[in-house]
Amino acid sequence: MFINSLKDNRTIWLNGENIDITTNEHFKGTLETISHLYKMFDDPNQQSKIGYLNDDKQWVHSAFLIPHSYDELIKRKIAFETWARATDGIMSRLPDYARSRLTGWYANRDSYCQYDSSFPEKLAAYYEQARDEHRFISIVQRDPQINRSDREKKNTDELGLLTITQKTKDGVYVNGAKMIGTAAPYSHDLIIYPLSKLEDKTKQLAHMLIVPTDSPGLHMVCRESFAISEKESADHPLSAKFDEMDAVLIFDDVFIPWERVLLHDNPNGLAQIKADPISSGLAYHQAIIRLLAKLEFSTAIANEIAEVIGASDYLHVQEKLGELIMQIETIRALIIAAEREGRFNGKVYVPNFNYIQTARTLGSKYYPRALEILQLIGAGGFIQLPSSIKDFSSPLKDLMNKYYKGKNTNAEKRTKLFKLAWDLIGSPLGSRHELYERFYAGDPMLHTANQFHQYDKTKFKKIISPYLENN
Ligand SMILES: Cc1cc2nc3c(=O)[nH]c(=O)nc-3n(C[C@H](O)[C@H](O)[C@H](O)COP(=O)(O)OP(=O)(O)OC[C@H]3O[C@@H](n4cnc5c(N)ncnc54)[C@H](O)[C@@H]3O)c2cc1C
Repeated sequence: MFINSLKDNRTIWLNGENIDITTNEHFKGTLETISHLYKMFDDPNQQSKIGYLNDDKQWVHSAFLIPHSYDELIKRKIAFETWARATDGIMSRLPDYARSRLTGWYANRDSYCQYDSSFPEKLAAYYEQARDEHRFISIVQRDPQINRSDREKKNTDELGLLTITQKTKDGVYVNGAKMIGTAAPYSHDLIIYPLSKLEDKTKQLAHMLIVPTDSPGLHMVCRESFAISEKESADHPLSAKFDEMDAVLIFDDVFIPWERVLLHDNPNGLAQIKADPISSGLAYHQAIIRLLAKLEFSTAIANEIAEVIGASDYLHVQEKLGELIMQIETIRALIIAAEREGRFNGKVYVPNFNYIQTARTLGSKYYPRALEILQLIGAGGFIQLPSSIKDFSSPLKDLMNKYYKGKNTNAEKRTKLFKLAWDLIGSPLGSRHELYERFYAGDPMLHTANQFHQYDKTKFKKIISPYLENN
C-alpha cells in the first residue's frame, strides 16, 4: 500500500540519475520498514495502539488526535512509542512528527484569521485529507548553506532563498531551494516555511506552503545513500533497514495552487506558525519520545558490550554505564513531568513546554555523549571485527570461533553485537545520526540560548533582590 502510493511523477536524483524509488535498491530496506509500520493499521492487535477511529470508522494515526485530556495525550504517546520502538528510535523522521505539528496548527487554526482569513479553511481541508489518506508528511525549513554571513537577505536569488516569483489567479510559482528534507523523497507532501525570523523588508520569503512531492519542477537531490543490500544486512543491520534519506529540494518554477498557500508575504504570521504553542508542544512531545527509544537502544548496546568483553567489572565502565542510565531516566522523567504538568490551551491539553524543550535540548548533547561512551567501552573491539559475518562459514571458522569469542559469548554472537554497535557509531549512517541529533532541531547553541530567552526569570529576581535592597 505505502510503496505503491509513491508511484507517481516525483523527481528524485541519486548518483546522477533520476530514479524511481519504488524499485531502486537503495530505498528498498527503508521503504519496507515504513510499509511494516503502515501495515500496523491492518493488524487488530496493533491498530488501537497507533490509531483511533475517524468519523468514517477508519483507523487513522493518533498523531492527528487533538488531546483534550491527559489520557488523550497518553494515547498519542503510546502511538509514538510503538513506532519508535519498532525502529529503535533510528527512524527519526517518521510522519508522526509533521502530523503532530499539523494537528496543533489545526487545533489553533482560528487564531491565524488575523493574518489570512482563508487560513482556517485551507488548513482544515488539508488536515482532514492528510489524516484520512495517511499522508506521509515532512517539514523542510532551512535555506541552502550558501552564505550565512549575509543577514540582510537582500539578494534572494544569489542566496537561493525560496521565493514566490509569480502570482496568478490560480496560485503561485516558487523558485529557490530548501535543505534538508529528511524523508522528503518518500513523503507525499512537504510543509515548507522559513526557519529564520523575517522582517517586512523580506516579506516575499514569508510563506507557508504545502507542496505535493510529485509537483512538476520540484527536484529532490539525495545525499549519498548509506543503505546496504539485504544480503549484507548481517554486517550492517541498521543501514539495511533504517537509512532515512535526506534531500535538498530545488524548486524550479513550481506551481502551488492557492488552496495550498497557507500564508504568504506575512512575517508575523510565520513567526506565530513557528512558535505555535500547541503545534510545537505536540510535535516536540513526539520528538523526545523517539529520542528516549534511541537512548535506550544505545545504552542496551553499551551494556551488552561491557558484559561480553568482561569490562563491566571496572568502576570507570560502571560509571559510564551509570551516566547512560541517568540520561535515559532524565529524559523519561522530563516526558512524564511534561505530560503530568501539561496545561490547557483553550480546550487542548498540551504538554509542559519547559520540560519538553529541556529534553529536546539535552538530546543534542546526550546522544553524541552516548556514542562517545560506546567508543570508550568498545575501544579496539570495533576494529577487531572481521570484514563479514560470512567469515564464520569460511575454512577459517574454527580459528575464528576461538579468537573472536567473548567472556561468556560465542564468537558469532559477539561479532554480531559489535557489527550492530559499529553501524550505530562508525558507519556513514551512524555519523549521519550523530549530526542529526546535534542539529535536527536547529542550531544547538541557539536552542540553549532560547531556553534562557523564553524562561520566566522574574523568580530569579525575587530570589536575589532581598540581598540587594537597603536595610
Ligand atoms: C541529518 C540532518 C537532517 C536534517 N533534517 C531536517 C529536516 O527534515 N527539515 C529541516 O527543516 N531541517 C533539517 N535539518 C537542518 C537543520 O535544521 C539545520 O542543520 C540546523 O538548523 C542548523 O542549520 P545549518 O545546518 O544550516 O547550519 P548553519 O546555520 O549553516 O551553521 C553553520 C555554522 O555557522 C554558525 N552560525 C550560523 N549562523 C549563525 C549566527 N547567526 N550566529 C552565530 N553562529 C552562526 C553555526 O553555529 C554553525 O557553527 C537537518 C539537518 C541534519 C544535519
